[in-house]
Amino acid sequence: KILEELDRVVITQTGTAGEKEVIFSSIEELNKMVYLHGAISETLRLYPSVPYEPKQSLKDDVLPSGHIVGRNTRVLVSIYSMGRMEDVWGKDWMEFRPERWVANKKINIIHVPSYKFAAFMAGPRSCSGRKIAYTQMKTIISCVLRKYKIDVVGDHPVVPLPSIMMFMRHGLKVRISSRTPVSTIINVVNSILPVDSVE
Ligand code: HEM
Repeated sequence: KILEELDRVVITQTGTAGEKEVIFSSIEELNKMVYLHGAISETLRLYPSVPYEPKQSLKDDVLPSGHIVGRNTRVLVSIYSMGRMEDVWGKDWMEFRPERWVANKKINIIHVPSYKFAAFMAGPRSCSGRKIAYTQMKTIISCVLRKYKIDVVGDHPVVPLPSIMMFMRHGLKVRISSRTPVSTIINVVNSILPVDSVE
């Protein structure tokens, strides 16, 4: 679906070996990548890069829930758990569904308040690099996915490693293959090099 969206929205250049290369000419093109935006947000909902975050009260306070927080008390906000609560995301919270972020016939991104989607935290000290982060992620994912197919190795255990940053306990084993058919590459190389020098 990301590749379909790329083909619809972004100029793609075909290289000498028949490989497709993405060329972004403006930020508006990136903004039109709403399904990709949904896929990134959905990933960050289930696997937030910052899984929990401590906050400390300067003075006595009462949370909206009625809980009393004394002065200098540390409250640990579990961003990871918030992304997985049925009360917050509904019965299908376990499903990876980029569509939950997209509205109006695949045109608009649904605005989700940061107090619900807390991967970048909320309030005046929330992440000031949020927009840059989306721009970088969208650009890199588009360029990589357009050129390469990435398959997670079947039996590889993908387990989060609890830490202030979200890591994978065993890394992520993947198989990477070119989207350009090998025969096309060989034909191009053949036309450049003498045939007997090509394996
Ligand atoms: C997926 C990528 C990113 C995630 C999930 C993320 C998440 C966060 C979180 C959770 C905080 C803590 C906010 C708080 O304590 O309330 C934060 C702070 C911050 N982030 Fe990011 N961030 C990302 C990328 C970036 C990038 C690319 C930049 C810079 C270009 C950036 C710059 C900052 C800065 C400057 C702060 C401190 C803001 C402040 O204390 O006022 N972040 N980020």
